[in-house]
Amino acid sequence: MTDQGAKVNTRALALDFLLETVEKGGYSHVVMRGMLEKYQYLDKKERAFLTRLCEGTLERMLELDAIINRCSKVPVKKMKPVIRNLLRLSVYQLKYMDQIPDSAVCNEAVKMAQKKGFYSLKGFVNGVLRNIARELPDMKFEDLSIQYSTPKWIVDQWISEYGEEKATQMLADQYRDKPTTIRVNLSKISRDELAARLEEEGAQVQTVEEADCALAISGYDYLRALPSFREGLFQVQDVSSMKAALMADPREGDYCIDVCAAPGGKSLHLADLMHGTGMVEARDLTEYKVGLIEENIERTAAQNIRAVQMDATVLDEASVEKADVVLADIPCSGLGVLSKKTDLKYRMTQEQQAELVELQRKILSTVWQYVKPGGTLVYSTCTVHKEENEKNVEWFLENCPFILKEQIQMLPGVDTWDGFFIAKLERKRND
Ligand SMILES: C[S@@+](CC[C@H](N)C(=O)[O-])C[C@H]1O[C@@H](n2cnc3c(N)ncnc32)[C@H](O)[C@@H]1O
Repeated sequence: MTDQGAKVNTRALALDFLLETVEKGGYSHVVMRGMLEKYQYLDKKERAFLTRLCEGTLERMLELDAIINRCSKVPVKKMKPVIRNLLRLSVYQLKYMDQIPDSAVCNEAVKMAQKKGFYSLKGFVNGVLRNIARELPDMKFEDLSIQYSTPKWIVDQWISEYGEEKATQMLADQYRDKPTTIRVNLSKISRDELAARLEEEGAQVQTVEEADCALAISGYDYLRALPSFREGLFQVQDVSSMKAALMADPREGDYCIDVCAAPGGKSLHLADLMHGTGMVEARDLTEYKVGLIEENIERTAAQNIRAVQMDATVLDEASVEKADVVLADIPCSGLGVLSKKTDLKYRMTQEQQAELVELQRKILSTVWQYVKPGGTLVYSTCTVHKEENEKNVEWFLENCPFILKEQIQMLPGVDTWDGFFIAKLERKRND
């Protein structure tokens, strides 16, 4: 029988996904992409089940472990990797997938334990899961870190920076369903025209009031299956992130440098705002990243943008005082977009955050020099961590000849869109 003819066990695939990510350290989006490509022939419903089971189990992992630990004599940490991940994905189904009967979850898990060669642990798996199924309705956890399955250091940092009420809203936001938002390439098509095109192509479309270039879309299968995407009429982008180029507000004919540009979302937005005039130089560190920018330039056929490989920590003498606008949308801890990056919360550490602050300051202290006197520097991150945001701006203003024009911190769950920070700075005319 061919691979395609065989019935694929989606729960077995989900177990493989967890072993690859949680146990072997693979990036969840990479492992998921590989799996969906390999099993392209799964129908839409099976793909949706698989994606939800994998991502749901991963994003709720700390809570699932706490549930298992309450009902098992062997702690999760001491279990064999196959068994602990099998239990995790089974408990996820018991707690979060109401449409699957508890008995089916337990039976499937027992069969899978046996199939994976753990015949002697069948009874253990069955016993633990049946205990959990019984006790789950009354099980409660006070600890926010467990309730929202988010490492304690992040919970503590958010409470200390924003207070418990906002921190709780931010934690809960990870689990809120959000539409995909897109930025209309207004140089090519109006928002109303694109909305009509997308509806013809089978997507559901809603207008986003907050930005006149934004739409929210749902109900489509693949992005690349939409002709309007292939024609470069829009870019997937969160509304918060659209505000960076809007705040930079380039004029026609400006020269803009985006020092950390891949995959090019904000650079293309700058180019669009200049209606094909001027030039955006979209830089990034590696050839691979520059390739991603080039792909997007090609798809949108924008003429006033070029991609260049360059390290933002090294001064480019030729650019000194050449740019009207410099955009520094730099590497950060990403804690404003946890809902989009399932495993980031388990990977990020406070040590890495501190290293990132150093890198951010190194980049800022280099690239400000490209701004012409009177020109604009926009600094942005997709995190909510104050050291990387407001504190960096304070440090910058103490050390570099700029005036702060405007600064916003958007918080996930408190504001409508992704967590994002943007500061607009103007270079003094006489340093
Ligand atoms: C937040 S992402 C940029 C997202 C992009 N602005 C957009 O809107 O599509 C940060 C980027 O910084 C790049 N980067 C990291 N270190 C860099 C360096 N030393 N020089 C230039 N780019 C760097 C990363 O490769 C990554 O693509």
